[in-house]
Amino acid sequence: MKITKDLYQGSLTLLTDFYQLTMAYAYWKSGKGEQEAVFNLFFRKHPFQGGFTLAAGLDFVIDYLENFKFKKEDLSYLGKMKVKDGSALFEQDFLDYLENLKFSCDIDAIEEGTVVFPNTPLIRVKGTLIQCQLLETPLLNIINFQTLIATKAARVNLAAKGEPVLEFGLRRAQGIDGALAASRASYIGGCSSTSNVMAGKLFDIPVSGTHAHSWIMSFETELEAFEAYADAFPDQCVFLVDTYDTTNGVRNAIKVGRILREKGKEMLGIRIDSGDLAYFSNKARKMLDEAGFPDAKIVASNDLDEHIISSLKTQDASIDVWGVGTKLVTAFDQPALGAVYKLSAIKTESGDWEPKIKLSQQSLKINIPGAHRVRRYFTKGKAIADMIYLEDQEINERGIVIIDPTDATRRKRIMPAFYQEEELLISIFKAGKKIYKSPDIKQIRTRAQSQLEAFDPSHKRLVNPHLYPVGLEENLHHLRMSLVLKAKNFENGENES
Ligand SMILES: Nc1ncnc2c1ncn2[C@@H]1O[C@H](COP(=O)(O)OP(=O)(O)OP(=O)(O)O)[C@@H](O)[C@H]1O
Ligand SMILES: O=P(O)(O)OC[C@H]1O[C@H](OP(=O)(O)OP(=O)(O)O)[C@H](O)[C@@H]1O
Ligand SMILES: O=C(O)c1cccnc1
Ligand SMILES: [Mg+2]
Repeated sequence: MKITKDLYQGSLTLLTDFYQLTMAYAYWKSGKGEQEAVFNLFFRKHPFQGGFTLAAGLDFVIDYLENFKFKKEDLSYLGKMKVKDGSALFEQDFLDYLENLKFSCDIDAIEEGTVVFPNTPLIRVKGTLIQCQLLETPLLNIINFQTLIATKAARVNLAAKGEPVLEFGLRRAQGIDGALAASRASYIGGCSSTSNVMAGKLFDIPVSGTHAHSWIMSFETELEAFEAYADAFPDQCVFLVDTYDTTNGVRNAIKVGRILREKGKEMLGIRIDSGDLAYFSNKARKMLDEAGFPDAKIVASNDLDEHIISSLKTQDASIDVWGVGTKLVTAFDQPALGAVYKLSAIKTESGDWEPKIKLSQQSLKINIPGAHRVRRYFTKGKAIADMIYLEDQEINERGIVIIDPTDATRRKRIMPAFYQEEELLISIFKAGKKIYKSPDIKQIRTRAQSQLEAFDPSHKRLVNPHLYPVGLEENLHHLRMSLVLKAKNFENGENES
């Protein structure tokens, strides 16, 4: 992918919060800039009150990191920033340091199209404090949005039960970049195509579409409009039947379908974009079948989401293809995922890694210290639990206990010897060098589908899903508890625990 080069003039390095740059300067000034740290990117709660999340955006992150470089224009902009007394905010030596800064972190990440759960590091960054810090905002920006939309798309596609979902969101998406990223994430989440032609070109996504009411309205009659469309595209006719009167629209579609047949062509179907979609799709199905068009597909659109699709399914609507725009690409009912990026370990002067804890009144917000790996256990192809563990921890194959990070009373015993396992965090960059070969987008989409199949339907229910077990390996749990207690004593200046 070449998003950074093609769309953003080669560099997105200033696409960060100002405070990342002021901290970078202060780290540099205090001599801590080259100290190494580990940061984790993770979310705390599934979006849409769901029971799963689908990871997406890693390829954008890789593209961003491969182009990580402060350009001359970036530095000249920073060089002009002033403090109150009119002197430069950043010393020239620091700007020179930034000019020579080469991305050199280790990046481990969970691959796109993987089903993921709260508190699991989706991306782990190991590197100098300055570099780790500068990456916080862009990584969150990319992963939060694409993961959110891929998840929404997966929900919409689950509701459609394997029937094609066409993504129609461009006109309502959050700007240009939001639209492009949403089209990509929607495809990963299971959509069949996008209406966004640029997304098709940039990301190699199938492009498809029908026609608008304006096409029909530009002719004297609906019949003439259908005939003219059939002349232009005899092999791809999906007639929009609801401009004036849906029932009559279906009649006109059948008339033109017959004309096409005389020429050895077959209409593909009709689209209904308003009214009661259950009633009209059933009525249209009956008319099409009786007229000898049992293979003509019925496409439905109009503010659809996973809940309306589910409802239409329970009403036995005769809909074969779903066109979904606004509510998918804007993640209408939950506009942000809320993933965060937190420091979890730092290298001391003696060269040892020191795990770090941040306290919070909300136990949900206390981070998980250390550098981690994530392992998923399977039995007969079904995922049964995920374990987060310290990267240098030996796993006892005869039996382990994993402990819920938000409720230590929830525990699960696992006998690894009886299960298959998959290491989820994969090495992507080593010392700044990419060592991972990105799969193409079709492979990512296929991975998403097989990942979703590996989870019990109870975790994928749209409403009140069953909680999938994700736990800390015992030693990691104990490390976290001991650091919390230590930090609390230290803060209070006394020894109560
Ligand atoms: N049978 C149904 N069951 C549940 N929801 C439905 C059903 N039929 C349509 N809907 C949904 O109800 C909503 C209808 O919205 P609205 O009243 O704005 O549309 P409309 O008036 O039919 O169409 P438009 O305004 O585009 O002409 C849409 O979100 C649509 O997807
Ligand atoms: O409903 P969405 O999921 O966003 O899907 C895209 C919508 O965009 C088009 O019409 P548009 O909404 O522009 O006009 P309309 O409401 O008059 O049909 C299309 O007919 C769909 O209704
Ligand atoms: O091709 C379509 O039918 C389409 C495209 C964008 C928005 N609504 C519908
Ligand atoms: Mg509309």
